[in-house]
Amino acid sequence: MSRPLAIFGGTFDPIHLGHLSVAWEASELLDAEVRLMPASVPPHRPSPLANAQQRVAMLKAALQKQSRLTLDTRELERSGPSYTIDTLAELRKEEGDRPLVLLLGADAFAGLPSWHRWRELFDVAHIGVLSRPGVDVAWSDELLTAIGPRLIDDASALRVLPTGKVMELSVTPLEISATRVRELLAEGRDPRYLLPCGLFDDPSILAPYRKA
Ligand SMILES: Nc1ncnc2c1ncn2[C@@H]1O[C@H](COP(=O)(O)OP(=O)(O)OP(=O)(O)O)[C@@H](O)[C@H]1O
Ligand SMILES: O=C(O)c1ccc[n+]([C@@H]2O[C@H](COP(=O)([O-])O)[C@@H](O)[C@H]2O)c1
Repeated sequence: MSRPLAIFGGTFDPIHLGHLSVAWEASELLDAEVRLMPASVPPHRPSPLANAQQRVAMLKAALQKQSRLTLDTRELERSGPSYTIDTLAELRKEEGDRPLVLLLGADAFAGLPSWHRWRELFDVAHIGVLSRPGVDVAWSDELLTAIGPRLIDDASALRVLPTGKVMELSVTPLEISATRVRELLAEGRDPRYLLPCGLFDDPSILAPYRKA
């Protein structure tokens, strides 16, 4: 039995306290190493306002002074869209039989049937679904049928098996989104307590979101 590796991918445009809090709690609930993985070209949304280098700078600033959450920039080093199946297949080769857990907010999970080769995700990883308030999270029949036999409510299975299970992780709900943070910054406001304090150490770090 080995400690699971959990991957929390996102655009992180910018990283906010909602991301950090749910990733931290997932790490505790699963006793897992959690890697935050910024997407290079997100497959299903417009390009981020901050470029890859700026988003990495924000992630590094956010992840200071702790070691439970780490940064994995592999998707930024690949060209083309950041398909999760490709990333997880690569990690599976590196990690052997170690349990892998793909962490997704409930909204991202609801969109899973539109993902590239989505049914193959269950062959390479478990999925941990993180509660997220304030988003429309109806799960389609197609998704429910696919996950029905995979749903578990005890995290110990995620440590014994390498792949294939789905578990809802009950994390503290925080209604924070990067969209809201971008709106506030564009209005010239200061969303100081929605963002990790490390983002305020360097005044230029939030420049991509402020109006000139
Ligand atoms: N407050 C939150 N609670 C739980 N999960 C979250 C929260 N914010 C983001 N997530 C999850 O984090 C992952 C990456 O999300 P992303 O970087 O797109 O942030 P976002 O806040 O949803 O951004 P945007 O508002 O730009 O869409 C997704 O799985 C998303 O569901
Ligand atoms: O692989 C796909 O087809 C796919 C489609 C949509 C999103 N994703 C991944 O899901 C994660 C969250 O995406 P987002 O857009 O909510 O930031 C991020 O790692 C994306 O690369 C992946």
